[in-house]
Amino acid sequence: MSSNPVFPLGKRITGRWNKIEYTVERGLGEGANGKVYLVRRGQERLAMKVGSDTLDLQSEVNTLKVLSGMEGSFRRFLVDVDDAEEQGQAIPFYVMRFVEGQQLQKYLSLKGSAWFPLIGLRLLEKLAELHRTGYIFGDLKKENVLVSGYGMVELVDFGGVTPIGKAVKQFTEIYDRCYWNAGDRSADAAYDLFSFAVLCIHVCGGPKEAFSREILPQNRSVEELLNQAAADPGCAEFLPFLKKALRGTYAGSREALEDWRRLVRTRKGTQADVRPAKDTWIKVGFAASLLLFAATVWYYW
Ligand SMILES: Nc1ncnc2c1ncn2[C@@H]1O[C@H](COP(=O)(O)OP(=O)(O)OP(=O)(O)O)[C@@H](O)[C@H]1O
Repeated sequence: MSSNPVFPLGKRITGRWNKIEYTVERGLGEGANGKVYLVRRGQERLAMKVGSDTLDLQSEVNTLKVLSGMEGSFRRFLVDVDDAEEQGQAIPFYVMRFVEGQQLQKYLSLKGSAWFPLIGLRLLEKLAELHRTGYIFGDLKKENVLVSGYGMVELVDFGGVTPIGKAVKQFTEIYDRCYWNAGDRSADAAYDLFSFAVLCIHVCGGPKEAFSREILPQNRSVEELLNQAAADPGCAEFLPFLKKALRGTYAGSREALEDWRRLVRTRKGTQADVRPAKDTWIKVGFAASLLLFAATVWYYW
């Protein structure tokens, strides 16, 4: 990993070529390929990714340019590409839309795991949208899923996005089909669905042994993943879906999405679990009408 420069809060960065000025507000996250900052351009809040590995950053920019030019939710995602100058050195960066929200695991720990079926649905919708355009996401993992409001989902980190049929170059081992001896790394919808299934097992229920220790290559298999899922009651309702996604038997993401949608619809208690606000409003409404009644009685007495 190459070392990324650290920009302090309030730092002003002016692009060498496009001359646009940004002010750093705070760090948003850091990974192997760069550091991401929340920046301001005038009144607009944007996200700036800075990395010293020009090749990696360039490949992300190329993908983002393609997605930004297409219709759909990734349209105009990429905002600017430039270099900053630090002590005579050029530091490449690109600027993209700022995605509000919390990382998936944090969102679930704050709001409760009952939100996961809805989040999974929105995530599958995003993947299906990407697949329709001829790309897969490639590096799907919990850190790359940001959730806001009532389970609204956005994907970040487009370093793994790959045209269907090409080899996936950026991936994370435990989400990778090849790591689990379940297929190759050629980009197809099933590759993302596999990672989606691993993500489900990872975030539902309690911590899983398979993700916290080094597993010998000969022990990595779909069956091992399914055993982990079967042993956790938090995963039980997803098992039929997980079997198909891990074994690669879905014809495509639309079929997987329909299956998941059925699962969400038939789920017991979904409405009550996911929409506490509705109950709260009924209670508030009832209390308000009691108060109004009491006030009316008092006035006419
Ligand atoms: N557009 C954005 N809006 C808000 N936050 C973002 C945005 N892009 C990235 N982040 C945050 O920054 C973190 C790191 O960004 P990113 O995943 O792109 O870095 P990376 O170096 O490619 O990471 P990795 O090593 O996981 O591949 C993300 O997990 C996310 O929390």
